[in-house]
Amino acid sequence: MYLRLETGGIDANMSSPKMIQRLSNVSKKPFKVVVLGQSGVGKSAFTVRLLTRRFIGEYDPTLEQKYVVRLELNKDDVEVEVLDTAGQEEESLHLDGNLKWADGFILIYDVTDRCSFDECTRLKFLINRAKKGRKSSSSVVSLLADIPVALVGNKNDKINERLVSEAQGEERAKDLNCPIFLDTSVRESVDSAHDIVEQLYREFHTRRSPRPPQRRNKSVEIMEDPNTDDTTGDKQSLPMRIMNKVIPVGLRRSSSVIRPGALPQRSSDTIQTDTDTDDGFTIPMYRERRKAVPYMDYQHPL
Ligand SMILES: Nc1nc2c(ncn2[C@@H]2O[C@H](COP(=O)(O)OP(=O)(O)OP(=O)(O)O)[C@@H](O)[C@H]2O)c(=O)[nH]1
Repeated sequence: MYLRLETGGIDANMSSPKMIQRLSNVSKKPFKVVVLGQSGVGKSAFTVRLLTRRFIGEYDPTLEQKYVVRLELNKDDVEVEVLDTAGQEEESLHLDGNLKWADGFILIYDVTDRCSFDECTRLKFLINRAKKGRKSSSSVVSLLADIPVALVGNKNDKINERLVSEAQGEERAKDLNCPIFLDTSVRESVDSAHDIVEQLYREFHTRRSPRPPQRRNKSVEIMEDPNTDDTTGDKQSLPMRIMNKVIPVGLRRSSSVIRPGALPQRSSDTIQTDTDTDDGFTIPMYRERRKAVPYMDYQHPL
């Protein structure tokens, strides 16, 4: 792609200034972003803003092109690879390959062009379909299926020509399950491209960071005691019925919180239905013959 920049006139195909390098020089693992959208929405303008903080005045028809730039994202010094796509046909988008490659997608539409807005819906559909295809063919895909997608409405400086409102854009982002949305003008805003990529980067890492250990909520079904006389017609309240049936197994018994006397005394009126947990604990359960009794206070270990 030949890009003549409005200010400075950096030719991206020529020897690189500090900000732009050709991919072959890259060695570190970068953050990889694919920019998609209908022709003319401002994908190259967005990409060049990100790379150089400048705006393109004129451009030649774009060929798909990859760039790499070092940026500060979320206070990290990150090498960002950007794929500025060209063409709208499914085959030319190489979504399968790009999905494998990408850490995040940016879908751009032009707020003065409804077609380009609807095109984002189609593109998101293609991304989802490519994800699903990969889901069945690889075990690594639980990660791939989680690639964040940002929706960007561009050219909002053309106030009188606007056909897609910001609210409609936001609504569409929700519908398409895009966690990031921005209504902007790449022409007017120096930082919007950077901000979008930064949010994408943050979202990418949030999705991949190890989740804090979760309270296990595996459930066990307490078998009804055959001695229980349930035919008397005594009604248990609904919460009691639930308590009676399902107990979270991961709750460890903590002697410090078991209040003496909290347990119902074992007598002919109670039935013990102890539950062995899978980590070697036994949770004593007592239940009156006709009425369930909350088993006791337990304290979660965390
Ligand atoms: N008014 C206005 N014009 C913009 C904005 N962003 C891009 N443009 C103009 O829109 C036209 C298309 O921009 P490009 O960046 O080449 O669009 P593209 O999506 O890369 O187009 P293709 O290369 O054909 O896929 C150019 O004339 C840009 O100057 C913007 O925010 N506001």
